[in-house]
Amino acid sequence: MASATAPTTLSLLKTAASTSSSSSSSSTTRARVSLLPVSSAGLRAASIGRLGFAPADPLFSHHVASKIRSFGFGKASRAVVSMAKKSVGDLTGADLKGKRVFVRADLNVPLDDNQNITDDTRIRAAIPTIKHLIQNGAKVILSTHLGRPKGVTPKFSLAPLVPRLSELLGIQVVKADDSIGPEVEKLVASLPEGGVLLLENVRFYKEEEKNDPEHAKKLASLADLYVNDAFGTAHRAHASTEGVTKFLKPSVAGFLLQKELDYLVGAVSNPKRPFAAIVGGSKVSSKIGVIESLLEKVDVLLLGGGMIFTFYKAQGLSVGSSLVEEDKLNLATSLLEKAKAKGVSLLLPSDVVIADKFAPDANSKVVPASAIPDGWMGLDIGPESVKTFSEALETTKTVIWNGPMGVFEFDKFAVGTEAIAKKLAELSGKGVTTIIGGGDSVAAVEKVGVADVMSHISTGGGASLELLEGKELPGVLALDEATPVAV
Ligand SMILES: Nc1ncnc2c1ncn2[C@@H]1O[C@H](COP(=O)(O)OP(=O)(O)OP(=O)(O)O)[C@@H](O)[C@H]1O
Ligand SMILES: O=C(O)[C@H](O)COP(=O)(O)O
Repeated sequence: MASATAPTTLSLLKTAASTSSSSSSSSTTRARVSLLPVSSAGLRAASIGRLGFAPADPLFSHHVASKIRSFGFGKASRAVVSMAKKSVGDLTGADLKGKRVFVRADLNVPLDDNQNITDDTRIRAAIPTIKHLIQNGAKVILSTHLGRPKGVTPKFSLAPLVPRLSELLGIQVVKADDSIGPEVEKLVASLPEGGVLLLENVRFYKEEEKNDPEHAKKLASLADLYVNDAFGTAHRAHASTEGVTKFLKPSVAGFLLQKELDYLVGAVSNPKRPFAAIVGGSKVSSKIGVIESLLEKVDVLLLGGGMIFTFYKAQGLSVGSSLVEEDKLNLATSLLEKAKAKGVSLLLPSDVVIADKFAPDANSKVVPASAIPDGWMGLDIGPESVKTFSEALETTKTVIWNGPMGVFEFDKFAVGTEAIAKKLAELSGKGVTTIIGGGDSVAAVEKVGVADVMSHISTGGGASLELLEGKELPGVLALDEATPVAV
């Protein structure tokens, strides 16, 4: 019964992609973007060339920051302008020289048992904003969390970050042993123009995550103005990401934060078409919001990872002992129906790599998606699916990827994920905008060694997911709006 059902299931899922609205949507956007005020030079450079927008594109960064509330293009351009966020690039040298600037970054990097940084991506990503500030004579008070400490925890001290930060900035960064209090105040007072003081882990105080207003006031009292560049933590309303903005004016976005918004909101809301999304990962329940949101925008949706078995089961296929969320079967069916109704070409893998146990040394074989025997579990997409997915991506102009295609941590089941990473690298080389949504997909892309060729690799896991779901990020909403320009 299962094998007889498979072709029907798959052909049902391959509904024709509708791209008819694409040209009108992009021309509308160009007209609208040209109404917006000129903004930060750094972001202009980031947008041009990589996203390949039209001549008015230098203005895009302002625009997309505003889209955080209004995912989609239904609102009047005047409203769009009024919600744009102010950028650090909008501040002049006079605004910065000699000023104490509180910079919230996300330097939550992985450390090994010897406290060595194993991936410095987030530190490198924070450098442009800090350099811009020190080059303009500001005194930078740098703040971040590391891990999820409960109170003061030596293994979560920021001391291991100082050498790499100093090396990348070309100056000796001073570290405080606390994030508030008289000792910190003394260090701030002795900070020279162009100097950087790294505060100790902000999460050593429970008041940070509680967004305690008194605590936020203490942090804010250290500085004259605020820059939020912590995209990875922008989905948290904490004292150093949200609370401080009530006490520091101006409160503006850093270059990294805006670049993330440019891609994850801008390129996704206003994509060059055809626009494809690849969604994987373990469970459909953790990606419902993303899938539903993307179904409103994409022409092609490719699903992989553990979540596909819930879709298969919902279609009456046997899935062996693969991961299935029994309580999400109806949801899977309704997502498939929604895709069909919207004319989105939704593809599920036609073959899978199955294993006799969840282990790196499991026995494995490739079977049609409709023929998973009892006692076996699907841990990767199969070669036929890789081919079909690659073909479906061939003509796209924008691709966003969130979540691995299989258990990529085990080499034997990393083939599908790595093949997709390589395909995206190839497309990127041909000018396709490729956006990797954070977390495990980024790890997979890095493992294959193709991170550098992608258009954008997000530094935020949870934050990028929430943004793709169309949620508001409190760390962004709290920032000052750009000066509106009459339209
Ligand atoms: N077929 C599968 N069966 C079980 N687990 C799977 C399967 N395919 C992928 N996974 C697991 O899913 C996990 C990632 O799922 P998760 O939903 O957390 O994605 P994610 O971390 O949100 O992805 P990203 O961070 O890229 O957005 C990986 O650890 C991977 O091993
Ligand atoms: O690693 C992350 O996703 C960010 O640094 C946020 O960390 P959190 O999930 O502990 O808030």
